[in-house]
Amino acid sequence: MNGTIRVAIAYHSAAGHTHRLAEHVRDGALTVPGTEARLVPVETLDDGLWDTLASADAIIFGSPTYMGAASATFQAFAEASSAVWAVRGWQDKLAAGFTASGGMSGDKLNTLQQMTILAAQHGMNWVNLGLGPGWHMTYGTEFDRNRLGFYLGAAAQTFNDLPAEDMNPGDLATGAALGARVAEAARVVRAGRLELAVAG
Ligand SMILES: Cc1cc2nc3c(=O)[nH]c(=O)nc-3n(C[C@H](O)[C@H](O)[C@H](O)COP(=O)(O)O)c2cc1C
Repeated sequence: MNGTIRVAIAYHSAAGHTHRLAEHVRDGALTVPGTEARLVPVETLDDGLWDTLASADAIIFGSPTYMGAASATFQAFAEASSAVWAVRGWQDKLAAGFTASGGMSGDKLNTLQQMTILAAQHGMNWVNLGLGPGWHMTYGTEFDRNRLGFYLGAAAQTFNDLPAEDMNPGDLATGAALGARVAEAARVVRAGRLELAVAG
């Protein structure tokens, strides 16, 4: 492997559900050899956060869905990233996204779409979930990966009266699949760039 692949998971979570999903996204990324994956909570926008994201090959965005959109805390991070946008700091990095909310839909798609647009404004390359839909046949179950049938990113449904420990295992496995897919894509991009550099 030609150096460590760095995956940063930039996320907000208030009550812990999105945090637990983020942990599974990280653990999925770590299954890919040569990968370093770090959780980067976006509540505190300090130099350490921006430095970690600057050195990442891939940034995976995560937020709960609040009122049909990314949380205000995540959005504050997105707006603050305009300073990076101004210098094209995340140009050509990989990006992906995940969200959690109480409803099966809960308008989570809008949150993922917000994240794709954020990535596009930065000139990043979006990595989708890459899983077919789960729980869409009579023999499917509510514990299938991608049981909610999303394609843009990973989505989890969280009962508002249950703690993060009781999250659906299929949703957590979906997050892990996203992390692994992004790390693998970052590995391929790194190898391709090195190959092209050698080829001249
Ligand atoms: C202010 C607020 C707005 C919410 N809006 C939605 C929503 O639009 N759709 C939905 O399905 N759930 C909604 N919920 C439920 C949260 O998305 C859900 O509890 C989620 O798991 C919280 O994530 P967290 O534990 O990482 O903070 C909302 C919760 C709050 C507190």
